[in-house]
Amino acid sequence: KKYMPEPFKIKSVEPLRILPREEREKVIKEAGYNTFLTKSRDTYIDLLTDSGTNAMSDRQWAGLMVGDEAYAGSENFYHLEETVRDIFGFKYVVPTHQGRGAENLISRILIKPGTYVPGNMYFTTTRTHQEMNGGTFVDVIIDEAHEPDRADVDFKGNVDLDKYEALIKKVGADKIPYITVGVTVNLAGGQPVSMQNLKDVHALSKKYGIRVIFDATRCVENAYFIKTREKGYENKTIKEIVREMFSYADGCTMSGKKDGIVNMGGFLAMNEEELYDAARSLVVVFEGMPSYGGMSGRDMEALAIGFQEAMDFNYIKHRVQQVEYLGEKLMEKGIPIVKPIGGHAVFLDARAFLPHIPQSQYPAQALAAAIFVDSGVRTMERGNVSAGRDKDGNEYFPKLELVRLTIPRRVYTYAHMDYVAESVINTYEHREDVKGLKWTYEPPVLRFFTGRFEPI
Ligand SMILES: CC1=C(O)/C(=C\N=C(/Cc2ccccc2)C(=O)O)C(COP(=O)(O)O)=CN1
Repeated sequence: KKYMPEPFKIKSVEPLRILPREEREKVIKEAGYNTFLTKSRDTYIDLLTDSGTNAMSDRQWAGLMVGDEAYAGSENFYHLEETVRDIFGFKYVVPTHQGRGAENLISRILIKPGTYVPGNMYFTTTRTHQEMNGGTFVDVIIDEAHEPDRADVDFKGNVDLDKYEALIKKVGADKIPYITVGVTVNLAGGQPVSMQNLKDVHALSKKYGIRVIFDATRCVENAYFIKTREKGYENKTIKEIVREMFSYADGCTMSGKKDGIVNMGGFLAMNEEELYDAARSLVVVFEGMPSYGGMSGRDMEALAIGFQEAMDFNYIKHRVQQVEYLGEKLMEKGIPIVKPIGGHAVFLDARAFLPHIPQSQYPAQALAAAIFVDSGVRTMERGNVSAGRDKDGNEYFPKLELVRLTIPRRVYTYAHMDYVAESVINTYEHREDVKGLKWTYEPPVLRFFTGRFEPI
């Protein structure tokens, strides 16, 4: 199988070092077996996240030089605004410092206590903002999304229209301020939503007068999967597909730190004027003027350029195929991963990888720590620890107990992927040596960021 060679050449490098194994063992112990608490300097290949860790292009770096740092009406804001209008088609844009900034605004504006927000699987920060404003998140993703090994399902991110309509009938459309549709669905394994499903969700939502808000964080990857997997889109450009996708939404929250290919930035975009007015006044409280929203002028410029570059088919083909390359190397060795392989990461099925560790002893957390010790490759737990506890303090014990190998955009080469694969395979061959974990410190909120563990 041919994999797209890197459509870029390297102009500057950040030298990396590989600690000796005994050093790595010390590092993970001091970090309480939590990769979030390890240091970048102790990490060889950093697959913790693709958020904000992407490599900007020379044009983006040049864009920093034309940062218009005016407090009001920055030139770069107008460049970002016209770029969002051109690519996504929304009338209004409110910049925010990152995705959470946009989630905070829209949750505070639209979610009232006692309302329900359906969505295709939860995301940690999105659900937290919904719950903090008195809303209840309701998962309406198709059942298959919760099964790790479903290579036969091309669009695992799809909304189950029956689940969605059943919720509407149960609680009433007036109790649903909007449905949030993640394109792609991060915690299902970077799984896309089909154009047909976006169309159907929009139609059903309009039938009941419910807004559709996309979580647009990895929307370019979603467009790539529509182009390569959905009938009728093979000859459309990425830009045409993105534009059509967003024609089925009333607005979106965007973390620019992923498909926007920048290190910091985001926005809230919408078509409704009154939503825009509410966002413009609230943004002043949390992010700053509506024309900079927690971003410097130079960052808005880099974000505008980043989205323009993301529309290039060779860029996104390489990006997704590099993830596929790593996933297929692991599949060849029978290592259990989420299938189909997602757009931004390979997700290890830690439950199948470590069947001797019960979910109450956090197998995904233990596996991420074991891989770090084996190779200095840093990954992220996306399982029982990340799912946290419900209002009654019970753990969710999600069906998906995963370790995410998240590939930053334009940062690593295929040779790095070979090294990562070798480490995962080696850890798999010695998997019975991996021990379960117990808390030594469990934080009350978003416990995965700062929680600490020790082996049982
Ligand atoms: C689908 C989706 C995301 O993936 C996302 C951020 N992802 C992140 C960053 C992250 C956030 C929270 C816990 C662990 C890691 C990722 O590592 O995957 C945000 C928030 O955006 P933000 O980070 O810019 O505030 C909104 N939606």
